[in-house]
Formats: sequence, C-alpha cells, structure tokens
Amino acid sequence: MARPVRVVVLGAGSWGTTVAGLAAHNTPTLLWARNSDTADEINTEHRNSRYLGERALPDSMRSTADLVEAAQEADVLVVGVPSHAVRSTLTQIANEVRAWVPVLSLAKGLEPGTRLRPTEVIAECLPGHPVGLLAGPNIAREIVDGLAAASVVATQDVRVATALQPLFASAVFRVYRNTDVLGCELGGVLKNIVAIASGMADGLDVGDNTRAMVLARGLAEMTRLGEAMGANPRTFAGLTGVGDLIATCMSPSSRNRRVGEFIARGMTVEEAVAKLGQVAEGVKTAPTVMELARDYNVDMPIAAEVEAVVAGRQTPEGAYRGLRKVAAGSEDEVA
Ligand SMILES: NC(=O)C1=CN([C@@H]2O[C@H](COP(=O)(O)OP(=O)(O)OC[C@H]3O[C@@H](n4cnc5c(N)ncnc54)[C@H](OP(=O)(O)O)[C@@H]3O)[C@@H](O)[C@H]2O)C=CC1
Ligand SMILES: O=C(CO)COP(=O)(O)O
Repeated sequence: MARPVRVVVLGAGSWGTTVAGLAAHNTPTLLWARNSDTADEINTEHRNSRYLGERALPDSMRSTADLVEAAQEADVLVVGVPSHAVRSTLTQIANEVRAWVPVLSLAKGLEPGTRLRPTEVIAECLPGHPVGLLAGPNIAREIVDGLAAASVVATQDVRVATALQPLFASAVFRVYRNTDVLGCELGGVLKNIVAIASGMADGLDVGDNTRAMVLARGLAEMTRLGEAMGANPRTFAGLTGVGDLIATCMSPSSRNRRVGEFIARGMTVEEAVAKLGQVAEGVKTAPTVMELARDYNVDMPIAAEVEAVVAGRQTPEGAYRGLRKVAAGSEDEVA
C-alpha cells in the first residue's frame, strides 16, 4: 500500500499553524517553527499560544525547529513565512527538498527590493518544482475555530492543483482550484493595502458609505493593475479577489485593517505594527505596489494615499480629503 503524502509547513505563525492543522486532519503533517519553544508547545500541549491563544490543534500534528529535517520530509511543501522571509528560509534548504515536490505559498506580500511575488521567489530558490499558492478569505482564528470558509489552490498545471485540493479540504473548508496564479496571488497582496484604508475609515468614523466606496474603488484598482500585469480580470471577482478584500476590510481580526485603524486613532506606523506583534504585509508592500503602478502606468489613488500615510508623508485625515478630490470617470471602464 502506498504511504500517505507528507505535508510540511514552514512558519508557525497564525496562518502556517492553521494550514498545518487543516492538513493534519487529512494526512501526516509536520510544522517547522523557528522558535523551539513554539515547536515544543505544539508537540506537548497541542496549541500555539503566541499566535492562536488557547485554541486546540490536532493531536496528530507534529512540529520541529529543525528546518533541514522538515525540508527532507516533505512530499508537499507549504511556505507560510511572511514575504520578506521566503528567500532567506528557502535558501537554507535548497538542496534538501526532493525533486518535483510541489511548493505552495501562503504569503500575501511582495519581496522588498526585487518586487517579486512569493511564487516567483520560490521558483528562483527551488527551480524545477511545481509552484502555486493557497489563498482566499481565510482569517486564521476563524478557521481554527471551525467556522466554515473557502480557499483556492492556484497552480499553472491543473493536475497539480487537483492533487493538492483534498489535502487541505474539510467538511467546513472548501478548496477550489484556479490556473491564474498571477491573478490569485495579486488579489491577496493588493487587498491588504485597501484593508489599511478601510481601517483608517473605521478610525476616522467616516461612515459605511465611504468605506463601501473604498472597497469598491479599491477592487477597481486591484483589477486594473492585475490586468495590466497579465492577470485575468475575472479572477478579482472571485475568492482571492473580492472575497479576500471583503474579509480583510471588514474583519475586526485583520492585522492590516487594524494597523489602519491604529494609525487613524493617532499611533505612528511603528507603534501600530509593534502593538500588533504580528505581520501586516500591506505596510511593507504599499511602496512596492506604487512602483508597479508607475511602471504599468496604472492609476491607483487609494493605494497612493495609503502609501503616503505609511511613509509618514500624509495623515489619515489628509488621505481621506485627498480621496474626495479624485475625479469620477466612467464606472464601466475598469481599466
Ligand atoms: N493570519 C492569517 O489570517 C493569514 C495570513 N496570511 C499570510 O500568511 C503569511 C504568514 O502570516 P501569519 O502566519 O499570519 O504571520 P504571523 O505574524 O502570525 O507569523 C509569522 C511567522 O513567520 C515567522 N517569521 C517571521 N520572520 C521570519 C524570518 N525572517 N525567518 C523565518 N521565519 C520568520 C514567525 O516566527 P517567530 O514566531 O519566531 O517570530 C512566525 O512563525 C503572511 O504573508 C500573511 O499575509 C494569509 C492568509 C491568512
Ligand atoms: O489574508 C488574510 C485573510 O484572508 C489575513 O489578513 P491580515 O493579514 O490583515 O490579518
């Protein structure tokens, strides 16, 4: 009898731990934590208190602080560290992952400096491996709590995605597939910036109509840039686009939304990120996205105001005053 597929997840933050928990219900799963106390706590107490409080993790899920051991065990490798850490993590194990092992990214940011998407960084570090991503409206804590959700495995080769879907699926976690890797990945990256704007709206008490305008016009910006870069615009109407945008902009738990709210309530960006104690990818990604917008000649007024706020050149009040001055064109021209 063939042995079961072994899933290895790198990064024991809130989402890496959650995805490892999903996989552990289906197949043997090992989670790499860079902090050995975290690995010990998962193995002995079946929880990750730093990131997920007292929430119970599956007893069958194992954890290690040994990156090489983890890499060697993988039949499927899931990269769950933040975007800025993907390259440094994978460089250490480039010769340890067996050939043809599929690699899935969870990260929703861009690599500072290179502007590369996480799947592009993975392809550079682990050439020859099928590369894809798992993304969608997936607030980690809700999924650990067993609340229903859906996600998307995106790979260029539909056979790879079809093989990976059941590894993460459950009765309450539906996993779709998509071959538009670029569109799915950009959706997850770009919605974080709109979520910061949505959080600022909460902090400034600008009202729900304004917040809805930011979401709708933010989606138009995401779609414009995605299409200019070669993505299918329809992807932005799906789970990884508008789905993730709604979850992140509305959820009290979203770190990107909370950073925006903290700043609007008077904190500096540094104070807001420190108070969070977890990653908020949109803060680092905003300047990179504005570089892309300039390169592709795409108008992104909301992202521009968010970038100015996180760079300290603009106040949240000034950003919302700026957005009021945006000239209204024809709504049916998304591009
Ligand atoms: N949380 C969520 O709901 C979701 C998150 N995501 C995305 O998943 C990615 C990971 O996020 P999430 O798990 O939430 O982040 P967290 O902030 O919860 O955890 C980050 C994890 O990465 C580790 N880490 C941080 N820096 C490095 C580094 N330089 N080298 C190696 N490991 C490092 C941390 O280790 P340590 O604890 O030792 O600092 C920790 O395990 C992000 O791109 C995020 O946008 C996607 C969907 C949902
Ligand atoms: O991507 C997420 C939900 O899908 C998580 O968003 P935050 O990183 O803002 O918490």
